[in-house]
Amino acid sequence: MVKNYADDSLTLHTDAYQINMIQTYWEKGIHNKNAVFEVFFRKMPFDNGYAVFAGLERVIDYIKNLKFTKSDIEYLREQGYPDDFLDYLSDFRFKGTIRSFAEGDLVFNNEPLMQIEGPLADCQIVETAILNVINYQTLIATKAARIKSVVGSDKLLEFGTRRAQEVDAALWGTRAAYIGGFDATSNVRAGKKFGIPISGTHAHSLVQYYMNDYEAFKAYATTHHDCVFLVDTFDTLKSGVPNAIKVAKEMGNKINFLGVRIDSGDMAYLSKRVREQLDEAGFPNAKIYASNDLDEKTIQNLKMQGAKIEVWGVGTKLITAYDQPALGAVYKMVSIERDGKMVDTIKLSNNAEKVSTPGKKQVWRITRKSDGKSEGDYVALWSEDPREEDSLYMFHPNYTYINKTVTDFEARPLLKTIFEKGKLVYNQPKLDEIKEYAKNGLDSLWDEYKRDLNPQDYPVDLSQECYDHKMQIIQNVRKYVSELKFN
Ligand SMILES: Nc1ncnc2c1ncn2[C@@H]1O[C@H](COP(=O)(O)OP(=O)(O)OP(=O)(O)O)[C@@H](O)[C@H]1O
Ligand SMILES: O=P(O)(O)OC[C@H]1O[C@H](OP(=O)(O)OP(=O)(O)O)[C@H](O)[C@@H]1O
Ligand SMILES: O=C(O)c1cccnc1
Repeated sequence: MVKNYADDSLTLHTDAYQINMIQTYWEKGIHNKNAVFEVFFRKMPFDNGYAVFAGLERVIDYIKNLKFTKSDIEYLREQGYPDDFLDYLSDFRFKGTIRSFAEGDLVFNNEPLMQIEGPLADCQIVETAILNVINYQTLIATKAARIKSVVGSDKLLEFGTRRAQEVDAALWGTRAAYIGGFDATSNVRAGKKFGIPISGTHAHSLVQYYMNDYEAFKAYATTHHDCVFLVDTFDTLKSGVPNAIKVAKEMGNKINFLGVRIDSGDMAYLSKRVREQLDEAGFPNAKIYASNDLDEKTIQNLKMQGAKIEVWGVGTKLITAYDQPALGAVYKMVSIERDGKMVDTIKLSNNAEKVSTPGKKQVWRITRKSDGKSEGDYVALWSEDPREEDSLYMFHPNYTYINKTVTDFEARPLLKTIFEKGKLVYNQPKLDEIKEYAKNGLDSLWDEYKRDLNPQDYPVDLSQECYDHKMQIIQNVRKYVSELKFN
């Protein structure tokens, strides 16, 4: 049976190993050592050329409310954690600094999306929840943007709640989909909470109740002004559409006949015939809605076939990120205080792409002054400022022969301060502003990075200083390992 607590919180929404490590840090007296962690993902989701950052709103809310409640502490006591450690946790408040991309920003692999700096314990406790939120919401916003990229000016409705991985995913996934380019959602609670426009037609059950299209549509039309009739329950062309037309004609101005929805069958063929039927009946403005396991591939294909669909309802394949269920963002320590000084740290791997980049960094978006188009992202150590340079040498961090020198550029820092030593200092834009911001970001990205199949790799380059620093640390670690002796 589920236990409900009046003071339930997300603070224990973390992995047990975080609490265990914090206990170690606390008992060893190192929990307040200054640390820097960064969040990044290694591979572009859906092999897309860009990703759309989302999740910050929920992270802000989580951090603001981060404290161990009475029942959290009691639960941890039952698990055997010692009283003095629990006293420390009872007084815990997040005291760190968080820097992050803004929601709606385009983001790319191998660049820090968020940076968490502060007492080691504070940085550690938030890892799991931050990754949980950012991984999912960024994935869904990106999938939504991919779908948006193929529909042009058609409308996109989010229909995923019933198929989502549970309640929170449906709710926050809807918000992410809206940021990525969807126009409305069927989820009423998402409408209430976030102000996303809600939209809906009706289900087959309405028609099944009446056992005929005409009576069902008539019943709906006499109880609603805006009407979209679902026409495929029995026979789209022979019954659904003719009955929708009949009801629309009978009701005249009493209803706003928005269109009909097709949910099965060959949607290219059907939509063309349905369009003819609606036009011939004098309803050229009634739109054809379609749903049924749609995603960017089926939509693109249907458009290629000349389908006459103008409103697309997308559920399962969007909300579950069907073709790539995880973004894979990770949270790595890049710097730690030792003997009063910050020491940059690395995680090595035989796979070059898995080697982390040490040091606290800033991401700079480099654009051409002439037309505002992006040249790439430039990941530099915190102490550097490319705005002071006349030219920038940008090179691929693994294939250094891929390089260019950029002049007449603008450099915009992308990690903005959200929390400063525990205090919220960021004004989160409104959801519609975030959506618009994402759209503008995509408009200024080259088409080569936007195509949905085999896009060009967007350059995410390290500054020379950052690169040299990484190489030096790799050498230091290698030397340390080679000199180890066990007897
Ligand atoms: N003309 C088309 N070209 C490409 N894909 C299509 C076309 N028409 C429909 N689809 C897609 O094909 C998939 C399966 O359609 P299918 O006709 O098998 O299912 P269905 O019509 O729902 O079947 P059922 O009638 O049993 O419900 C769906 O994802 C649908 O979006
Ligand atoms: O296919 P998706 O992209 O996931 O979109 C959501 C689906 O949910 C509904 O079907 P469902 O069979 O659940 O209910 P219905 O009786 O209203 O058709 C709707 O008709 C869509 O087909
Ligand atoms: O409004 C609709 O047509 C709808 C809503 C949720 C799922 N499928 C369809």
